[in-house]
Amino acid sequence: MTKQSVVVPEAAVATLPPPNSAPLLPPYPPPRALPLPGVAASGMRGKRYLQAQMDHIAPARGMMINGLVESMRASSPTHAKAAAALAAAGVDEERQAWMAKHPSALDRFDQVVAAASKGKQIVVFLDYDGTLSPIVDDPDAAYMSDTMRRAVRSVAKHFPTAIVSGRCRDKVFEFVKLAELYYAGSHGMDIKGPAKASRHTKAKAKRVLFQPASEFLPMIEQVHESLIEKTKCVPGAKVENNKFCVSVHFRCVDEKSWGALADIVKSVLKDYPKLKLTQGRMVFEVRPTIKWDKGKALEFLLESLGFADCADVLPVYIGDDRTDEDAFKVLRKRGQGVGILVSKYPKDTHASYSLQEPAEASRSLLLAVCYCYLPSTSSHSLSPGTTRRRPLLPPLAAATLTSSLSFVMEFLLRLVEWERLTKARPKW
Ligand SMILES: O=P(O)(O)OC[C@H]1O[C@H](O[C@H]2O[C@H](CO)[C@@H](O)[C@H](O)[C@H]2O)[C@H](O)[C@@H](O)[C@@H]1O
Repeated sequence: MTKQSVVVPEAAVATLPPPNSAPLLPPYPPPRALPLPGVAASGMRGKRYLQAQMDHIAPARGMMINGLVESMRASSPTHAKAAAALAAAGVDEERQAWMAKHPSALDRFDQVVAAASKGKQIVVFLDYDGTLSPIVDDPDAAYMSDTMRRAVRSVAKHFPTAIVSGRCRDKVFEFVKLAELYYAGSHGMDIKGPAKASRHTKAKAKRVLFQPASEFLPMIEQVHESLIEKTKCVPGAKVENNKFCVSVHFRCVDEKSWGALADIVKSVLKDYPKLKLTQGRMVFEVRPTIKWDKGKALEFLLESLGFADCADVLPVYIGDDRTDEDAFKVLRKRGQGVGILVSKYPKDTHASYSLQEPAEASRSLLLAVCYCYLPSTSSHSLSPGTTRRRPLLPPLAAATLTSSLSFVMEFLLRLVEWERLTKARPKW
């Protein structure tokens, strides 16, 4: 593993537009079914431009682009499409077979924490988008709920905790806002530890700032500019600068234009052999070719925490995306730790367990658990053997929880409860 801790000055603060001036950027996401730029005004300009882009790149098209578009389709099936596909494929059996291979981390909670019950230190790794925040059209609006923040804060009080995201580290910090965590942004290419040492870290733990791709910064900046310029003709495309990588979002792009967008991205990348293209959920990720990913980031963080080559650690990694597979693979290879995939649908994964969207029938159970009772910090005995308990989440917040994220939260709260009970148990 290359060690190359580099301190890069914080990015300059963006200048705010003067009051009452027009917004610098058009609203995002744009309205659906937006006509191509120029079409309404001049009849064909936008369409011709898009066609020209496609023609220009025509020789580079073919199987590779077709494959890319197929992979774009697979990157985030819509509910309806996925449901239809599953229905056509004899879902129940397939789902059952998949669940047998990747059982629910909640149903098998005891199994998940079994190694920790034998004294191993749990270290928690959490992906951000789709794991802690819901997937939404506008990447700038992927907020984390306060209840989820409280759950993550609770987890971090008990275990060393890291957020591992494809986003720029500063941006993910703005969403999460918890200073006590470790953050690995840009798919692990920008890692920073908390300013204050935590009580969990081992004596041999190191202060962390690690940016193994810093030499790529100017190149990423150039590609970002170029992608912004060249994708302007594709309505709904959004380019996001993630510091050491660039995301090109196609969630709001009409499927008919996906091929054109893929062409554009590939044509830009032709001039940058040191950059590679990977894919996440309805997003292209442009990143340096260095051998660094979320899996390497996980190993680096374990080492920084003082758990290199340690048998007494249990890393728990929760993520929903293709890029999280690198971390799941590392856990499998080490034969140590637990990978948990957040997914509504069966999909190929190296994770051992899964967390899924609750069926309607299980919602009441879920609410009951989210309104779970944990020993109060100021608990006092009511009578011998009983403790006053307080709800960890207010009932209203618990009632607003939906989707697979509530299962993530439930899992996190169970971890906290398990740790508290384990610690409270008398040691003979
Ligand atoms: O590793 P992650 O924290 O999961 O980051 C991966 C990408 O997440 C974001 O995009 C995804 O979430 C968006 C907001 O919900 C959604 O609009 C998009 O379709 C998803 O791909 C983020 O914007 C990307 O930069 C990250 O690379």
